[in-house]
Amino acid sequence: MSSPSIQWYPGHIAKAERSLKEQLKRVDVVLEVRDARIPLATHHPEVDGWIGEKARVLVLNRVDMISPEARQAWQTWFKENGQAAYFTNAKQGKGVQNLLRAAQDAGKAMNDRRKKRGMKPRPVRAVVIGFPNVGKSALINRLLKRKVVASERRAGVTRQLRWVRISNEIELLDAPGIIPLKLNDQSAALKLAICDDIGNAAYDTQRVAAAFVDLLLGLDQVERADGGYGDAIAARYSLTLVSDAGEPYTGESILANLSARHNNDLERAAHQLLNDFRKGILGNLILELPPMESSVVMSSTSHG
Ligand SMILES: Nc1nc2c(ncn2[C@@H]2O[C@H](COP(=O)(O)OP(=O)(O)OP(=O)(O)O)[C@@H](O)[C@H]2O)c(=O)[nH]1
Repeated sequence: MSSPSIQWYPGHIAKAERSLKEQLKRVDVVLEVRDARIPLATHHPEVDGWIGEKARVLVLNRVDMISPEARQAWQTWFKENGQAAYFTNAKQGKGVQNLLRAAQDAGKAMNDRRKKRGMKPRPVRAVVIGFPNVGKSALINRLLKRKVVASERRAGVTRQLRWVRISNEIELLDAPGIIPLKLNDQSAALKLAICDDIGNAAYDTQRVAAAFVDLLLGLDQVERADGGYGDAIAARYSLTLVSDAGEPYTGESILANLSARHNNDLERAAHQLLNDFRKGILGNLILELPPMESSVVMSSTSHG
């Protein structure tokens, strides 16, 4: 089976891009939210240019869906690349206070500049950006729940954009922009589809599910020492990963084997696989490893 083709819709993308750029002009700090299972695929290549010199706080959300070892490996990798990564579980509100502090600290430079010019300090303005479904709204709700104070409409700001004051130090733009999906990288698009972080897109679910299994089996080969990610699939569905003749099965054949439980309905089997992964039922499986020579072994069974 060839790699699945993932398609998304330019009209929708162009609109989201315009709105995002407009929002960025008004903020001091950008909270860039990525999916901890795919921290690289959920980084849009153009976003660095758009953010420019503005302060950025990198958030890796869904930390509950990756193992502590994976978290550590990514934290180290980002640190080595000069970036602090804040891990959050927006669903349960974990890591959110650290994030708030980081956003406030990142905006401090703005008030230092104002002070030098003899201007009064003002609250830091932040915006949350990220791919669809990475947890932006959940994060914003968590930030707001801490201290929901009055919200106001600012003069000169487009009507739909609403500033919400979280504390005396920070205001949040209550209009999270969706990072456009202008991606030429089909392997990143595949991971986005598997994680359901791709929004309004069209793809063949069966091919994506088969490619998902292949991806896991491939990760096993490079990284695993104690069992493997494929084991999570084998254990969950009581399947074997090799044929009676000792040949390793591919994602396609594993999907076909699974479909035998569903009257050979491949589509149903594909949905089950993807949904189980997306709900975390298969365990803490990441789809991307830090791009470096690494001896870190990621656990597929421990829950972080
Ligand atoms: N397990 C887990 N689920 C999360 C986390 N954050 C968000 N979710 C869930 O993921 C789903 C999507 O979260 P949203 O906050 O709506 O994501 P979003 O980025 O605002 O999505 P769009 O509005 O489509 O751009 C919801 O079902 C959330 O409950 C997290 O840290 N862990």
